[in-house]
Amino acid sequence: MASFVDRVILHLSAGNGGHGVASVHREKFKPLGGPDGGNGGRGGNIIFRVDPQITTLLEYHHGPHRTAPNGRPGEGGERNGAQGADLVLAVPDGTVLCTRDGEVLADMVGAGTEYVAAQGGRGGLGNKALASQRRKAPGFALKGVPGETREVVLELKVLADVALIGFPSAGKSSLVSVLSAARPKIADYPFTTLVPNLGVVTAGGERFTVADVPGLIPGASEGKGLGLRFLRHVERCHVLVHVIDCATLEPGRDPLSDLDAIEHELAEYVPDASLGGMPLAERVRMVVLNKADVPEARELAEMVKPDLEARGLEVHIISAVAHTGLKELTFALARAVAQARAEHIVIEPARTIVRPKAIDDSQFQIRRSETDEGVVFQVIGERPTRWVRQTDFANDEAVGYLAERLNRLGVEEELLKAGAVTGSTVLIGPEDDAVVFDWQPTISAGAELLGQRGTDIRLEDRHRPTRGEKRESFHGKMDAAAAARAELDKDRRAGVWTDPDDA
Ligand SMILES: Nc1nc2c(ncn2[C@@H]2O[C@H](COP(=O)(O)OP(=O)(O)OP(=O)(O)O)[C@@H](O)[C@H]2O)c(=O)[nH]1
Ligand SMILES: [Mg+2]
Repeated sequence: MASFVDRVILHLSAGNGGHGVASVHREKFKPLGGPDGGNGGRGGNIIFRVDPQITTLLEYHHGPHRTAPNGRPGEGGERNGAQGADLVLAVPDGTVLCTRDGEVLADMVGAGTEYVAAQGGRGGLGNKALASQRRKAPGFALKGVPGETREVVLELKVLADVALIGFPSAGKSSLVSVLSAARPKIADYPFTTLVPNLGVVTAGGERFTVADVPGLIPGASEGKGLGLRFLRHVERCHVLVHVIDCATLEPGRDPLSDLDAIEHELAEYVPDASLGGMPLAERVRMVVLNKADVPEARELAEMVKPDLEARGLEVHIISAVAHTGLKELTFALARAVAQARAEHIVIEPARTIVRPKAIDDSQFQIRRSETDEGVVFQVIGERPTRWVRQTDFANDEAVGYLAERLNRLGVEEELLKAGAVTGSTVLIGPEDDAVVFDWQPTISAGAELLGQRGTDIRLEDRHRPTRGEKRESFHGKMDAAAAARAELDKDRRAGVWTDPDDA
């Protein structure tokens, strides 16, 4: 089967932040110029926006990789790098954005609705911005953070007032083409329609849209034929119209059993609850008996009409080809739409969907796990992860700055509490993209209490600490850590320690 453009997986890469720069002001006869390195610019975000002019996801089908521009690096002379421009991706009204696991990220309804799907990386601070009372001339700058990369699934659910449903080749596309100005592909083979065609109809003072949904077959609700993809489209239509082929020569098919078969599929289909979907079985119904230009078909249609009406269904006998019965049908549809609209709130205002932050991003967690290579401590948190990415590990001063930041957040203290010792393996960041450290506590006041720095590991076996000694050593570490923290807190209160990158 050919390509489907109603569901596309997009690979997004937001722009990387530009690197900050370390530079020293130079001027003749002024040797101590001071730091003047500018900040890097933020990388471009990737934003989805509803554009009513767009009706298909075709463009994304042909170009599933989208990248936003990077921020520019900072320069000397306090020049900040330019930000990467945001990349705005236009999507049709009614597009649902989900993860690969089917979790709905955003339901894009209403022109102008926006969703920031991938955030550009922060630009790194230059040494000018990093200068403080304590560190007057930093010889390093922060690196730009890589932009977010993400996979997003786009699903287009048609937002139409009326959905035409029925077996393949029942004449659904033909009907849309005669009711509206839409010119869908019509052919005498099943599954001609792969993507819904939308037509706008004006009748009885009512203007409404009619969607021609691809053909349904028994088992569709379990994914048979082109199955669920098609039922998905029906989800957002208020009035369902059964288009029944009265001229089919296929054995075992007749208008009543066709209707029952389709109804069965509708009943089996579970609408997406997260979208506030109402069961399909509760929608307004109408029946169109088509192909009445064929004499046998008209005869059959006249015969089954009373049966259908006895079920409480409104029935119209038409011919899409000979254009008979269309006027009555159009006005009946207008009435049904008006009624459905009165019952539902259909107009949803444009809005911006703000992605909720995963966890309290000012905090961090420490996870201790036993692996084949020994005990591993993992530091999980937005800030520690970012800080590590911002660090130029080739620059000792930059590494020292990272240690200070981590220390200030209390990472060292928590690592000690969790049982980490000098040389422990510490991971910072998410599992798939973590930086590994051989931990060296930097708390200077506690260094001698930690005891292990500079000792020969071979000597250690000679004396195994008793439980009491261990406890004492632990308390010692805790005291040292607390003392170091108090020191840092004092600094912070004095304004020495405000992290210049804390936005
Ligand atoms: N005689 C007759 N043929 C019709 C009528 N309406 C549609 N057809 C024919 O039926 C065939 C299928 O029509 P389509 O409109 O493509 O059917 P469909 O329901 O959209 O089919 P799928 O897209 O495959 O689900 C075409 O050959 C049409 O010319 C009608 O009123 N009378
Ligand atoms: Mg069709």
